Amino acid sequence: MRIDVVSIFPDYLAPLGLSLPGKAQATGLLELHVHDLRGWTRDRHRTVDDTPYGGGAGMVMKPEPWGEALDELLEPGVTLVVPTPSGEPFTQALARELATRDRLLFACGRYEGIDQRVLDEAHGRAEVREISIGDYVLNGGEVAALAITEAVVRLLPGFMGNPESLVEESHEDGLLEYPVYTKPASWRGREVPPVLLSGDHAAIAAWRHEQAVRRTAARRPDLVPASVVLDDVEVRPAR
Ligand SMILES: Oc1ccccc1-c1ccno1
Repeated sequence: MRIDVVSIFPDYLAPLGLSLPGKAQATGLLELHVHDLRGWTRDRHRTVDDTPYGGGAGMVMKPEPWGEALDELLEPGVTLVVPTPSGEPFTQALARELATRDRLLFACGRYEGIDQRVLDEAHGRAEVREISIGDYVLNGGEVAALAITEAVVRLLPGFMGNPESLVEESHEDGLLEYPVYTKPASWRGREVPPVLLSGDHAAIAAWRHEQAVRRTAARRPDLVPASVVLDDVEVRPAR
């Protein structure tokens, strides 16, 4: 997979050279290119924003630099990913979908956003996914690009040392992950659940599933499949 990121703060993406993405680049699984949007400006002040038509606070990112950046980078077969608070929710399912793409191009907006005409034009020639990583407001798309990249890249075949570890993660089966324990068996008077020391793999699997369902019902009732009924778990109604 090749990932390109365009930002006015390219150094923000430096962590992508570390840990998992860094390893993937070293093994050739990932090709990463970070670009400074100002490289596509034409004026001496390298202007990327201006006041919004219709008035209002803040600044809007000008279409010209983005248009030229996408002319160069949004080649056939590239999926444009635009982090935005108004995007579709980023989920593990969406991460799996994006992991099937050959190339991703992240457009990291700042200020009040990117001139809509840039996105409208891009829709006409590429797959464009406007994505939100949560219901809160950031100062720009860079943090979202980091999060989406990590969630996607770790799903690439050959990426994780042990692909088995991907199977039982939170959200992989639609549920939150069960609680985990390691040595020592007793810590500050707290014991590891005995079933985990029993060696009874069927009982361990059953306990882990029930714990995952209970945790999901308590913390994310919106994720609990309708088929699951738990008598003694307080399920707070989805807000
Ligand atoms: O709040 C933002 C500002 C710019 C780009 C993206 C975001 C955002 C917020 C949540 N997900 O993405």
